[in-house]
Amino acid sequence: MQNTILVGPMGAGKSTIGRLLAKELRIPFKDSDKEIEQRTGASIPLIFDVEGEQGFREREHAVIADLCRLEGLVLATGGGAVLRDDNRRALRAGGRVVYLCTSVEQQLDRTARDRNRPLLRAADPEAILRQLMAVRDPLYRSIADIIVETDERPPRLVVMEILDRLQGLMPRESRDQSALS
Ligand SMILES: Nc1ncnc2c1ncn2[C@@H]1O[C@H](COP(=O)(O)OP(=O)(O)OP(=O)(O)O)[C@@H](O)[C@H]1O
Ligand SMILES: O=C(O)C1=C[C@@H](O)[C@@H](O)[C@H](O)C1
Ligand SMILES: [Mg+2]
Repeated sequence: MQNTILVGPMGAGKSTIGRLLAKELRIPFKDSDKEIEQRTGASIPLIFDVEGEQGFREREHAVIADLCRLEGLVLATGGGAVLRDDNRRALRAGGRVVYLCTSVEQQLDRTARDRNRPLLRAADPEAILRQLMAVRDPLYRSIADIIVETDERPPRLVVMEILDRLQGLMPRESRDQSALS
């Protein structure tokens, strides 16, 4: 069975929706951020403090490569996992990719209470989220099989839409063919 891989920015709900989706499909759930923390034995903020973003991205790359080789799971990725092109290739080859599309306003709301996102420790998290979105939105789109809107929609509804849309999805080769003809 193919993996279902969730991509999108911080606060899109990848971890929340991934867990619910896996439960619904009765398959295992993996979260690349959690896997990095488990392998390292340290929290993400501590990894950023000690090794910088570069060190974190190396660890993230190793985890993404390994998880994408598994089968039959729902995989939630970190918001910046799409930055490296080798990661994008691994994610695309690793399963069907769902982009959880979310406005910066909702991201701000959903991340406000949390202290575990080092990139948002800056004075102006809104400006940071906008900058990240400008760079990353095209990258999320470039690997997505489906794009699902999450603004003002409860997680359960998002899960139902993902299930519906994945069910109706043609295999990639057929989609590529029909785009050409
Ligand atoms: N559709 C939604 N509607 C309302 N709240 C949501 C929705 N999806 C997620 N949330 C809430 O937003 C917060 C962030 O969600 P979550 O941690 O799943 O995001 P994420 O995409 O995994 O972020 P990150 O990239 O930082 O890991 C959580 O408190 C979650 O309960
Ligand atoms: O958007 C990002 O670059 C990040 C998102 C989180 O999921 C974590 O992977 C980490 O905080 C970095
Ligand atoms: Mg997450």
